[in-house]
Amino acid sequence: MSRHKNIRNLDPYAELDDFDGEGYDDISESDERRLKEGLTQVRGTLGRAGISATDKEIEESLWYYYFDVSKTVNYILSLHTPAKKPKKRPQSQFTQKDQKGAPTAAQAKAFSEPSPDDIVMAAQSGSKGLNNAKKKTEKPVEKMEAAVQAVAIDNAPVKARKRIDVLEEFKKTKTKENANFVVIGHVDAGKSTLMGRLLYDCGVIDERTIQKFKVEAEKIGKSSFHFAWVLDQTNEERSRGVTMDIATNHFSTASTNFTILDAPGHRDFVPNMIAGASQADFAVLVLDASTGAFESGFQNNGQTREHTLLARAIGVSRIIVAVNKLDAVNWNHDRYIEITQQMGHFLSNAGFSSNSLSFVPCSGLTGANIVHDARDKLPWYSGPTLLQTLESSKPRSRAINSPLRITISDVFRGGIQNPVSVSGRIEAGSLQIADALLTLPSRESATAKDIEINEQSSEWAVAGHNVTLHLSGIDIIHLKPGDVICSPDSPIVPLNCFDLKILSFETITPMLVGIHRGRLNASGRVISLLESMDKATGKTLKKKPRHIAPGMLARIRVEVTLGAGIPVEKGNKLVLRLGGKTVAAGVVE
Ligand SMILES: Nc1nc2c(ncn2[C@@H]2O[C@H](COP(=O)(O)OP(=O)(O)OP(=O)(O)O)[C@@H](O)[C@H]2O)c(=O)[nH]1
Repeated sequence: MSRHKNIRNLDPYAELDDFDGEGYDDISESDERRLKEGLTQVRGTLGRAGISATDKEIEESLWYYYFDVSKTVNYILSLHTPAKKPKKRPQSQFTQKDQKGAPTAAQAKAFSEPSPDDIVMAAQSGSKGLNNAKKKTEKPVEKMEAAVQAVAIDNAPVKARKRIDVLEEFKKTKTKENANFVVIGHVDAGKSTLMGRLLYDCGVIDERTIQKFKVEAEKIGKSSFHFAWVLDQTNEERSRGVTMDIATNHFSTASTNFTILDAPGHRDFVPNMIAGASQADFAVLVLDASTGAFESGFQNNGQTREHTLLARAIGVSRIIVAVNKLDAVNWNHDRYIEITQQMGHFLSNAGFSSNSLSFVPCSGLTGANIVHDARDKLPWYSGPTLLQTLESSKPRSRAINSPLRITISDVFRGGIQNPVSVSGRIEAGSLQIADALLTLPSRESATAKDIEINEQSSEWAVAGHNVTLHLSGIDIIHLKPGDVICSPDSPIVPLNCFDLKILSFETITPMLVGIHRGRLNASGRVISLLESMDKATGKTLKKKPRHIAPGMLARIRVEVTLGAGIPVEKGNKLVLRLGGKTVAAGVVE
């Protein structure tokens, strides 16, 4: 099911498969629940309009529209109503419609986003729902469509633009640094536990919550996972004990606001790790020091290597290596030395300079050397704690003066006031409330109605900030994770075909590939191998080689095979994958 590539991806080509209607075997419990709830709601609404559709039809549409009941109803109505001249999309916001007497408030509510609250409220006030239902049975289908569309676009007046000189404001502010780091490493290295412990010791999570997680974890036989649960938020992640999507958490020190991007270790979820790493200033690589575990993570099919190489290829140049679970080897100094030597060698071969590497011995489970030092356990270590090391890692310089670029990592409805909201990192440029925006590849216009940084409303934001934007003047249907928001004055021109300078991980021939950039996933094809190059000098070794062997530097041409081009531009870093494996990483030329 294509929509779930972010948490389920595996093979990019399998992702293109349509829903097969054979049950929900490969979707998460929560999605399965949303699908069932959506089915009931859509069926109810269609029933009241006298339309019958198959379950499969409804489920496929719900899936496609991210469980959006209104869009699903709209789509199915369009399938089942006789063809008529397409109507102009209503431009006015819902309240204006109401004044004209078309849809009522009850109708708009009936078609709005089925948030968990809506679902609970609908269940709790069944009789109210029935009353509304009766009213709607009498409405013609056209009016229902209008009602659906009226809530699809938020055209509420946006606050007046304040003409803030954002760059000046930014210079004046003595705000803390913002640093994003991605946590990478082999499955079960203890990434989530380590970060849960960090949040707990920094006071972000209170004792009661940890105790609650402890009791709940014990109930399902996963007692040692309580710290990991701070980050692994879905039921499925908890019951499987595996991180699937990127968990984002924040904590602050006196100098820095940190955002943790906890990437999944399991090889099935590498695209999520790519999405995390592409937003990061630096990486924390977690190694399991216990006997045999470090070695298995480091082997060819372990994620220690793959994650590290990917992070490097995506542009992460600083890495903090947390040599974790030292409690499991009795805080053995020799084991620590053995691991740091092997990793140091590997990391410098992978292109990390020695001054951008730090090694920190620790144990996430016991909390040793995370926020508090552990001289009793680690008498042989006199270096900084993990937190001190994080604080001394400066974020990348910001491209504040460049044109605006925000890669969307999530699209959601921020409630009835904010029906279209997105979150993502500002990669370049700046913006302020009421700025005109352009979304790509849909080429739709929108306006920044509100900006939030770390869940606080803000008049402006600059490159490096992770923002939530509430948009107006755009239908949510035009947005998806991986899309780009830019300024209409200097937009990206989506590309169908581009040259990439790559580092190959597998043999490359003219072949199908999945193209990944952050949350962006597209299917493509390597259409020609332009040249292989010398890794040290960058000089051409061979023009038009027949194949490119693993570990080579090369220039290739890639074509997007589905859809209308992807929003990438010169200098963007992309990853190519095939059959669940990363085959190359490279830079658009
Ligand atoms: N002895 C010991 N066990 C640990 C430590 N940290 C984590 N563990 C255990 O290792 C297992 C995996 O921990 P997680 O934190 O879920 O590992 P992860 O790397 O986040 O796993 P994925 O998200 O699935 O990649 C759990 O049983 C933890 O309790 C540690 O410092 N010492």
